[in-house]
Amino acid sequence: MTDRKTTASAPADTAQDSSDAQDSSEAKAAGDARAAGDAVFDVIVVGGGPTGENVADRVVKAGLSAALVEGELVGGECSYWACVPSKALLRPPAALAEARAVDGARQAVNGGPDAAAVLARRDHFVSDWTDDGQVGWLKSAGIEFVRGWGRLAGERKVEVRDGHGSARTLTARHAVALCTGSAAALPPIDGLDGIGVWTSREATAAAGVPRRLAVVGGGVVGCEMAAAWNALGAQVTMLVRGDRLLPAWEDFAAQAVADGLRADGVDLRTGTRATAVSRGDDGVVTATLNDATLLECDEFLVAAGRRPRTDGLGLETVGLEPGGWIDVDDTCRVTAVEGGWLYAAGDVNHRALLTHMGKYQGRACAAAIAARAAGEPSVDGRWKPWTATADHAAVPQIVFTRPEVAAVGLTERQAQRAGLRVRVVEYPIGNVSGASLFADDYTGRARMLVDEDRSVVVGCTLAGPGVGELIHAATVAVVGEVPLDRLWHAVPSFPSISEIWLRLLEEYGL
Ligand SMILES: Cc1cc2nc3c(=O)[nH]c(=O)nc-3n(C[C@H](O)[C@H](O)[C@H](O)COP(=O)(O)OP(=O)(O)OC[C@H]3O[C@@H](n4cnc5c(N)ncnc54)[C@H](O)[C@@H]3O)c2cc1C
Ligand SMILES: NC(=O)c1ccc[n+]([C@@H]2O[C@H](COP(=O)([O-])OP(=O)(O)OC[C@H]3O[C@@H](n4cnc5c(N)ncnc54)[C@H](O)[C@@H]3O)[C@@H](O)[C@H]2O)c1
Repeated sequence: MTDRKTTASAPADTAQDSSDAQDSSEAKAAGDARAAGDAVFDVIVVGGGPTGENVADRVVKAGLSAALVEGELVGGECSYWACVPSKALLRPPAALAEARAVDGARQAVNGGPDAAAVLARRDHFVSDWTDDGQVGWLKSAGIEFVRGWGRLAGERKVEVRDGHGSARTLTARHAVALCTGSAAALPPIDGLDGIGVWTSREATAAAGVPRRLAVVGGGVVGCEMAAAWNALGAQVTMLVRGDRLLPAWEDFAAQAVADGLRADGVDLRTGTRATAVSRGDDGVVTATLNDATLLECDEFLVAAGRRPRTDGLGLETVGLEPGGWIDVDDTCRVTAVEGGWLYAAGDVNHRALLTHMGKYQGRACAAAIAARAAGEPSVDGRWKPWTATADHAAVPQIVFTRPEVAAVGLTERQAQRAGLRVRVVEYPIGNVSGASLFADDYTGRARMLVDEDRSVVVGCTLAGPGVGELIHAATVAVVGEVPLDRLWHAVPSFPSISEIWLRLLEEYGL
C-alpha cells in the first residue's frame, strides 16, 4: 500500500516510565487505573487512519507512550475506501489518455483500459482490505495497538470494546486524541435506505463495472468517481443540484472538469435532484428526478458530503454533543472541554477534510501534546511545530479528473470576502513550451492571486493535464510568503510546465 511506513522508530516507553510533567489529576488518573488493573499510556489515540497513525507515531518519537485504538482497519478510510483505491482506479485511464495526447505514442494505444486488470491493481493497493502491514508498522514504531471500538468514559478514559463484546478501559496520563474521521452523509431522498445504494465505500471497492451508474453530488468524490467508472466502461449520469461542479473552486477550474467529463461521455445534469429512488426485483434502480422524469441505473452513488464519526464515541461523558464535528484550536485541542487533555485531529474536526491535512494536523497535535507534557510554557503562535496554521492559509488539493485541477490558498471570491486587495493574474498553460511538449494541443489555465499590500501570492489555481504535480510550488510560495521580487529568482527549468511561474510573474509585470 502506498504511503505505508516501513521504518521502525524507537520502542515506546512502558506505561511506568512517565514524563516529569504530570499534574496531580494526571497522577490520580494513572493511579486509579493501575489499581483497577487497566492499562495506562501517556497518550491514547482513537482511530487509526492517517491522522491517528501520525499522532501516535510522533508522540512516541517524542518519548511518550501511546496506544492506538482502531475498530476496523489500520490505515483508515484513506487507505481502503478513499484516496488510495480511487486514485488506483483513476490512474490507468489517465496514463492511457496521456499517451493518446502525444503523437507517436498515440499510434501504439489500441483500445481502452482493461477493467479487470485495473480492479486487480486497485485490490493490490488496498492489500485486499487487510491491514497486516499497517499493524506490523505500528508494532515496529513502538505503538501499542488495541483492536476495538473506543469511546470516551469520562476524563482521560477510553473504554474499548472488541468484536466479541469484551471491554477494557485505558487511561491517558496526558492526552486522548480523537481521530475517528468521517463517513458518507446520506441526503434526504425518499427510499434511499435499504436499497443498497453506493457510497464512497462501494464506489472505491466495487468488484465489477456497473452498466449504468447514477452519481448524486458534484463535489470531489462525485467528479472523481464519475470520471473513473466512466473510463472503465460504465454509462454515467451525474445529478448535480447546483448550477456547477466543485462549488468551492474557481469557476474556470470547475468548468474545465465539467467540460472534460462531458467530452468523455458523462451525462452531466446540473440543476437536477433525485427526489425518490427504488430498486426493482430485477436489481434496476429507478430514480425520480425533480422535473418528474425517471432515470434508470444499475448502481446509485451518493456523494453528497460527509458526516463526522462521533456517534457512540462517548462525547456526552465529557460534556460534548454526540454526533457533531468537534471544534478545536490550532493545536487541535478541544476548546469546549476543561483540563486541556482532549484533542481531535483530521476529518473529525472539520477544518480540512484531506489526508495530507489530517497528517499535518496529526503532527501538530502530537507536538502540542509532547510540548505540554514537557512543561513548555507557551504552546501557541503561528507557524509553530504545534500549530496547524496552514489550515487557514494554505490547504492544497488536487482533483484527479481529466483534466486535473489543483489549488492552494484563496480563490478570488474568498480573497474578496477576506477584504484583501488582490490582483488576479492569469495565463494559458498551453502557451508554455513544456506544456506543448507534454501533450499535443495542451489546454489549461493558471490563475495566481497576489496580495497587493504584501506583494505575496495568496492563492493559485491550475487546470490542465499534469498540473497536480505543479501545485506544491505554489504551496511553498504561499506558506513561505515569498515576496514576488524574490520569487522571480526561483527559475523554473526549461522545458517544463513549471515555466508557467515565469509567465505568471511576467504577466504580473516583473
Ligand atoms: C472517495 C474519497 C476519495 C478521497 N481522496 C482523497 C485524496 O485523493 N486525497 C486526500 O487528501 N483526501 C482524499 N479523501 C479524504 C480522505 O480520505 C480523508 O480526509 C482522510 O481519510 C481523513 O483521515 P482521518 O485519519 O482523519 O480519518 P479516516 O481515514 O476516516 O480514519 C478514521 C479511522 O478511525 C476509525 N474509527 C472511527 N471511530 C472509531 C472508534 N470509535 N474507535 C476506534 N476506531 C474508530 C475508523 O475505523 C477509521 O479507520 C478522499 C475521501 C473520499 C471519500
Ligand atoms: N482528490 C481529493 O483531494 C479528494 C477526493 C475525494 C474526496 N475528497 C474530500 O472528501 C470530502 C468529501 O467529498 P464529497 O465530494 O463527498 O463532498 P463535497 O462537500 O466536496 O461535495 C458534496 C457535493 O454534494 C452536493 N450535495 C450536498 N447535499 C446534497 C443533497 N442533499 N442532494 C444533492 N446534492 C447534495 C453538494 O452540493 C456538493 O456538490 C471533501 O471534503 C473532499 O475534499 C478529496
